[in-house]
This record gives sequence, C-alpha cells and structure tokens, in this order.
Amino acid sequence: MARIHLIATGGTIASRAETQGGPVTAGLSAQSLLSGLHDPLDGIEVSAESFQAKGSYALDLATVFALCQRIETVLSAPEIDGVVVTHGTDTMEESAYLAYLLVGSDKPVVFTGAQRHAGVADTDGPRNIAEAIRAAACPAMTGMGAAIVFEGEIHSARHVTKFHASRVDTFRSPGFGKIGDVDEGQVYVARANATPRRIYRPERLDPAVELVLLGLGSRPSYLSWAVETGATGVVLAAFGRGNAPEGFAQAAAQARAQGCPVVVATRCPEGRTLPVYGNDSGGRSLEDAGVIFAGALPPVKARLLLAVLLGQGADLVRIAAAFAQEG
Ligand SMILES: NC(=O)C[C@H](N)C(=O)O
Repeated sequence: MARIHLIATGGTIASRAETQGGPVTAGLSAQSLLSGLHDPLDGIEVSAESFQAKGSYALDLATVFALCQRIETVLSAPEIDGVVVTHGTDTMEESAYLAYLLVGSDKPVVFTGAQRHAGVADTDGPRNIAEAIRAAACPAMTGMGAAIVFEGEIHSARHVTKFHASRVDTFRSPGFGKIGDVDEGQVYVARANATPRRIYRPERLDPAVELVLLGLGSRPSYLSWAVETGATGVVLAAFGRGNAPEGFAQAAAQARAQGCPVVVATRCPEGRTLPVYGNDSGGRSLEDAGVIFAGALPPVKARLLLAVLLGQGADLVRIAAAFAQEG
C-alpha cells in the first residue's frame, strides 16, 4: 500500500475569510486539510506536516529552498512513496520548478492548491488534494520530476504556468500540454518531458536575480539601475525571438562588464529565443553584447535557473551551457 506525505505551505487552499467579504487569510494546518477530504483514497496512507502557512505571493527563495530540502529529506525515507505539497497558486509554478531542479529523488513530487478558499461551499481544495495524493501514489509518475495536479490535469513543473487569475482550471502548459489526467480516481500519465531533467545542488539560491519585463520603448537605464542597486543577475523578458528596445545591448554589455550576467528570455508564451535580428538591440546585437539566451524557458523560470546557477557559483561559461541545454 502506498504511503504519501503531505507538506502544507498555505495559499487559498489553506485559507478562509473570517467575515463575509473580508480578507482571505491563510492558516489551516496540514491535518485540517486532510480531515476535509471526502475521497476514501483506496487505502493510500497519508501523513502530514505544516511547513509554513502563507500566501504564495509572500514566500521567498530561501523559504522555498528549505522546502525543497525538506521534500528531499522526506523522500529519503524508504517507507515514503511520494510527496504532495499544498501551495498557493500565484507562485506554485515557481516552487514546483525549483523542486524539479533541486529534488534529486525520482519519487513523485506533486504540488496542488485551490482557487476557491476553504470557507466557500464549492471550494476546489479537497478534490485537488485527493487527486494529487492519487497521482503521487502512482508508479507511472516516478522519474517525471515535480508536477502540478489541478482540476483533474497533471502538468510538468518544467512547462506549467498559472493562466487565469481566478478560474479553477487555471494551469496550462503552453506549447507542450498536460502530461496526464486524474479521472474518477484513476491516474493516467500519457507522456514524459521533452528535455531530460538535470539536478542542481547549490548551497543556496542567489536572492538578487531580477526580472525585467520589456515593453515598447522601455528604457535601458532600468537594466543599469538594477545592476547599480545590487542585482547579481538579470533576466530580460524580451520581445519575440529575444529582441529589445534600442540601448539595451549597450546596457547589457555594461552589466556583463560589471560581472552581472544578462539572460534574454521571450515574453511570448510559446516558442524560443534565437538571435536573428541586427541593428541596435535586435537579438544579434544582444548576442554580441554577451547576453545568454534562455531558449524556450519562460522568463520567470529562467530567473529561477539563474538563481540556482549563481547560488552554486557558476561562471558565465557554465551558465551559458546550462541554458543551452534547456532547448
Ligand atoms: N489561489 C491561490 O492560492 C492564490 C493565493 N493568492 C496564493 O497564491 O497564495
């Protein structure tokens, strides 16, 4: 019989509004989440612990790094077959992606949460937890890396993103799709990831990697300002194939000269970067300025990978090699 350990971190799934229309605040323990389950789980044994009851928008990299270490420790126990993490949906894709990068065990790690809090009659929390537990207990999830189970779908942490601010079917994997389903208690895993998972072992995550979303005519001084105020790495969420407004190539070259790597990701939800365009701050001139392209890795996840790499002391060559492997 499978044994799953649940780690609760807060978010809407662990929240209620104390008064009608009042603020929704996190605070429910792991045990109370488990006691709200309606699904009998067909004999899967579940243990639980409360890690931190906060909205996911309030978590920081050090906390999520500690969470990943805790997941690894729990999975090292031979009697545990998988872990479920309950988490707010706002940054769930980020914590799940960090677990994907940092947790070396091949046992299943499944994140889930809710869009409707525990105080409303149609909360989606209990169903999502039950389905996450079933997925974590499924041998076909072995070796897939961290995943998100939500509203009956299974998504790889490598590809998934929160797509809708409030709907219960919020998670999608643009350009890739779900990897499976949980349907009437049955878990179906249809496919693996396209790129092999690589495990990183940093001693910490670099907390000073910034993400700059570019808009039409954005000012390059914003990149320079980030470096001047202590950014140790910057990810530009750039246009299309990885192009930026005029002046960014020069600012990127300066950043690099000051020891701050600049990674260029695309702000498009699908597709990958490729240095094609010349002229001031087209992809080719950014490449000449020494930026590193993120390929198909979305900006938010490129920032996390850079925080991992800088946290393990990687130099520019190793950072470029790691992003090149992302495809
Ligand atoms: N649905 C949610 O969980 C959103 C919440 N604001 C959080 O991420 O903590």
